Amino acid sequence: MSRSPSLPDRPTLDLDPEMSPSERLAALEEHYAEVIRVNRELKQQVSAAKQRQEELTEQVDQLERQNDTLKTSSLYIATAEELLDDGVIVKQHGNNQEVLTEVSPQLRSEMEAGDRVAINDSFTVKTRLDSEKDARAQAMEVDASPEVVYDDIGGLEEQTREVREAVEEPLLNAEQFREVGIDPPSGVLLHGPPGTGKTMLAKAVANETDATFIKMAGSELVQKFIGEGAKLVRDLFELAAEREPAIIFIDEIDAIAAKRTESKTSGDAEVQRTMMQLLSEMDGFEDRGEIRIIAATNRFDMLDRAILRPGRFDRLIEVPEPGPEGREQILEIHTREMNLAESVDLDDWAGETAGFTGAELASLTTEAGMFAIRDGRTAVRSEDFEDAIEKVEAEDEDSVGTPVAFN
Ligand SMILES: Nc1ncnc2c1ncn2[C@@H]1O[C@H](COP(=O)(O)OP(=O)(O)OP(=O)(O)O)[C@@H](O)[C@H]1O
Repeated sequence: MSRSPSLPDRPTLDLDPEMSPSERLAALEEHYAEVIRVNRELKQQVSAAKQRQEELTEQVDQLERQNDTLKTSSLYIATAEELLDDGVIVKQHGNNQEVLTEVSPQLRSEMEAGDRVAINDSFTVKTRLDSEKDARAQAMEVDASPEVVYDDIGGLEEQTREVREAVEEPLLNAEQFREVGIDPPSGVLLHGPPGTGKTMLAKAVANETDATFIKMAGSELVQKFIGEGAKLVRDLFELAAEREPAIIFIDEIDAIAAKRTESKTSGDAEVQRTMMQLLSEMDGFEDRGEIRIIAATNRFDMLDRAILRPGRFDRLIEVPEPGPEGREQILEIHTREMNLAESVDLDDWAGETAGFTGAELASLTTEAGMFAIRDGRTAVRSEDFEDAIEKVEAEDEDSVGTPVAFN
């Protein structure tokens, strides 16, 4: 910073009483001239200071403008497609423009191909979006190899057969479908009460076909990712294409595909856009290769019929509450690893649990085990099942429609 110039000394006038009048006059004239000079000098200093002040004000304004632009300038979302020695190839979302761009060495060392990144107007990668910021990662559950197998599902033989035929066969024997000359169903809709095994069925198919399981919940699209629904649906199909073979599982599809008259939200333009995007993805689906779609709903009656048209979800499979035999099978499955006392007759308990869903039966077996543990035993007895039934029924009354599930 430059130092401010020092002020000139104040002129002083010393008049000697001994001075003659002409000497006094000369002294006064000299003093007057000095005052004028100092005054001029001060004026110059004031005007230099003013000029300096104007320059500084201009600089401050400029910095403020730059700061505002930096703060408000938007970044665009892109995917880093390839990391090269001299930069990164990114593909901007929306317009799909691909560019080779710069990235700082620090950022580059943290990046992998496939990452979502934020780029500025000049395509420079500014930041890598971690999964917390990434709605796509939050909205989708991706499981490269789900562990559920058909043997884990009780009482749904007919439904399992149908799902295998509609989803598994076209994935495993695509050639056969081509030779016969028919299009496999593009989407399968599972409908039935909550907790009856719809998600399990979808996971088991993915397991059996070595497909990636990608789940998205319709309700989350409209409640949690407001404004992003249509884009996330597009992302969902894009991700499936990247990961094929893949099973797309859309749970609670009624949240995005409800009849206008019956849903409070379906009139909402955003929900409509999300559904239109889903329909258009499904319509343009045939050439997409090894991707199958399974959707699930507890509210079949609410669905907009548009999604049930041929070529969309044209295979409807009802997944009902289990009957007595189904309940027994489910109880057997969930007690496979349990230490049951001789006295426990699962056939009896299947009879006692009319109206229980698979999820409630799973919960029942866990609760029975908990009662044994509380009692300091390692074997689960009949009375533990009795106590557990009471507990699960009480919970069911407390939270109608949301049974407790232990996965
Ligand atoms: N048929 C079944 N056989 C064995 N276990 C079952 C069955 N149905 C449900 N379960 C148990 O209940 C849990 C929840 O089931 P699942 O998520 O498949 O139900 P869902 O029909 O998809 O329910 P929702 O509509 O609430 O999503 C499973 O993880 C499993 O433990």
